[in-house]
Amino acid sequence: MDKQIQPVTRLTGEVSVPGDKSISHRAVMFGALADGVTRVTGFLPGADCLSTVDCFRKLGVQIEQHSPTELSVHGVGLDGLQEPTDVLDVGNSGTTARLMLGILAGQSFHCTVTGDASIRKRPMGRVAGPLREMGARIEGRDGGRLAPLSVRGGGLQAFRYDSPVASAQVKSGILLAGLFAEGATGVREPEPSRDHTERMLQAFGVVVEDREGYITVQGGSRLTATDIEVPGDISSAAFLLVAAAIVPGSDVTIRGVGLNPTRTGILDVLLDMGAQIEVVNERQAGGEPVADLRVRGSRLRATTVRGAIIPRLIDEVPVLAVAATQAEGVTEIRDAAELKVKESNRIATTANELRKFGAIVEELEDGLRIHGGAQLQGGAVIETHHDHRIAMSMAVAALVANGATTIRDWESVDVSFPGFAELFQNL
Ligand SMILES: O=C(O)C1=C[C@@H](OP(=O)(O)O)[C@@H](O)[C@H](O)C1
Ligand SMILES: C=C(OP(=O)(O)O)C(=O)O
Repeated sequence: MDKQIQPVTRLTGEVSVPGDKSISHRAVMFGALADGVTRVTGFLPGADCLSTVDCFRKLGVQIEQHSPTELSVHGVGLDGLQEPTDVLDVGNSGTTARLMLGILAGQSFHCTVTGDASIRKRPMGRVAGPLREMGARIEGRDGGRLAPLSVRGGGLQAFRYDSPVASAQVKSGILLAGLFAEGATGVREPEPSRDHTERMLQAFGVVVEDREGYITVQGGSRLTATDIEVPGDISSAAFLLVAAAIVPGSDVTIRGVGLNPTRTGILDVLLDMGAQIEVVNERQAGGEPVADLRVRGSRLRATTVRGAIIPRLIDEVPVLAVAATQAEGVTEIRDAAELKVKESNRIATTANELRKFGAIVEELEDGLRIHGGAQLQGGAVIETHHDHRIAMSMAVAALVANGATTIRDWESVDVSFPGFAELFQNL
């Protein structure tokens, strides 16, 4: 479906963003493995999280959906999952694929995991490799690196893994397998990635320790059901933060945004660029810090983003690049080669699609160089490559173009942000 986006004069009002995608996935998965019933509120009813619900139902878990955002997950305990009678289809969701592979590695039954065309190109060897070293049998295309993957797990040995990438999906997949292994399993990463797994496992009563820099869980640790209140997704709020910052005269308040420090790189960078953002009403929800964010239209200046901050804003790079087109000076984003293995190659797609607006963007081996201060041109026809974050980032760019923009395959926004267009309309 094509979507036409018109430029706006300003954005004003108060909104909430949908629930955090990373936390919603984990609430379903950990709830499934727990003893007892886990009640989830603020769940993200995006396509990715619904794929997780679907896969765990196929694994024999009863999941009641009381409303789009409220679930009851009837946990089956650590040894209660059942062999699925059909393929487990993760759709577009890398998080579902990699975390679930960790759980499946601990099951002595057979199953097959697949997904859409994008998932079937994304690297699964980064989690399948270490899981094999723990004892799981995992086979698939390209020497077992690409889905569809066939898994027969069980009989796992504990493991200490030095991950070459800062990836919460790899870390989580291995720690989840570690729950089924004999002994203590630990993961060390080059830079800290998002820590929702560690926080939520602890909320479910599992001891998670840092042992000599390895985040470690003990095999056989049981999960006890708990209620999870999912905060608003800062990765979704990022589109509003950038939109309100670059549209002059805007004044937008976003309520209930999760501010886990492993996720707030986008705030740090926007503040550094001169954005006017106030953090108010700070509180805790579901073991995660939450606050309201008030953002006003501001003059932005260029910046350099590299190093340890990258995992803290990895999904926000495309929309950060949009902000950089409106900033004074040249912005450089480096150390972000991971972007090449997301739903699309986000270095290439961000550069190519922003150029259609007339922006000057250089594609680098590990990032982007964006020349700011450009008046974006209307009339662009954007290819999203079925990547939700590219669709929404280009929609934000379209707000400051000097004419209408067409965005192809708009439906991909439902992967992480159902209601995106309506929410912007209200502002
Ligand atoms: O663990 C998670 O929930 C996620 C981790 C990140 O991926 P990587 O682990 O591949 O960096 C992120 O890009 C993704 O949107 C969600
Ligand atoms: C990379 C993303 O998700 P996933 O890896 O779960 O597909 C994303 O949402 O930007």
